[in-house]
Amino acid sequence: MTAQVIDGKAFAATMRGKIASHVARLKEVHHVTPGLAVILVGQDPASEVYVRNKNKSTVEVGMNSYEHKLPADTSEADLYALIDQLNADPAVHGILCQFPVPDHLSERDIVARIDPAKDVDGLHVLNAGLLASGQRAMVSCTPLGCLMLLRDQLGNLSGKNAVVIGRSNLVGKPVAQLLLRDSCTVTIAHSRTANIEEVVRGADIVVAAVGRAEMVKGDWIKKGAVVIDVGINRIPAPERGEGKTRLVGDVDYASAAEVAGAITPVPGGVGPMTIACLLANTVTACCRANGFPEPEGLTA
Ligand SMILES: Nc1nc2c(c(=O)[nH]1)N[C@@H](CN(C=O)c1ccc(C(=O)N[C@@H](CCC(=O)O)C(=O)O)cc1)CN2
Repeated sequence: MTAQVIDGKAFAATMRGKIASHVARLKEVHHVTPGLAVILVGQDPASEVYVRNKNKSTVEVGMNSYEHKLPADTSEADLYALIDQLNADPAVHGILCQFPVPDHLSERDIVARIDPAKDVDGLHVLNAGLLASGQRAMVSCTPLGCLMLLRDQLGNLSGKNAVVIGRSNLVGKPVAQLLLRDSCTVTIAHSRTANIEEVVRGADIVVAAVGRAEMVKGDWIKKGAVVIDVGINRIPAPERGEGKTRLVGDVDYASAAEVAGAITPVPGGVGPMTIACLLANTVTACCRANGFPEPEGLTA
């Protein structure tokens, strides 16, 4: 079997088109433009690229983008003053601080400072708790992207055996909650899971979010399973020339694609969905803040 390749890049582009239509309607009917504020502390090169892409995509779908680039030695007090100002600004419907942040700052405390209604990363404990208790929440972007790709691939997820590899607050836990909400039977596997290969072999759906390059091998995968690879790992690629690197996921793509029914590539799978879902969450936050109906097809 050669797996169908799940094209996250194309799916994300279609989503951005729907978001742009929704934004145009909000402007025309309600004279409201959704606004997203992105904070970057320091000069991590990858983060600079992600923030640039977030800004560009936000503007392309017709929303307002507010970019705040702060020096690496920004104090906690100054960062919180900015967050407080954005929390109070009615033109800003979504706020996020790009991670990682410099060591003297705490990601957990930064997220806690953001108004949960504007927490378009879905990381605030209130949003995590709402999601876990099956209530309306802001849902983290990468998990939301995984869910959308799975629903598109399989339709109804009810009754499927899903194994999520990884237990991070950013991906593993919220993905598991979303799959549970869609009536999957969910197992969360992690570094201490005994016989992890056997556990994964029982899965109709595998979500790999463990942060270890090509850890999940083809012989771990059940024939016909849908494999969602969240990992983005840069590894040496001497075959491309001295000092060159390439991106791989947490799944050994070549061997898994021989067994799986469908699989996301890296790059071009889950990654592009993260930014599309961020835009979707900003529209959702804007609609909720103004008492407008929930945007169809953009929420979990
Ligand atoms: N506050 C947040 N910080 C971070 C998040 C997040 O969701 N919120 N996630 C990542 C970075 N990230 C978005 O912020 C992100 C990562 C990867 C991609 C993406 O499209 N990846 C491409 C490959 C890109 C490349 O060539 O390097 C792909 O997979 O196709 C988008 C967004 C950490 N920080």
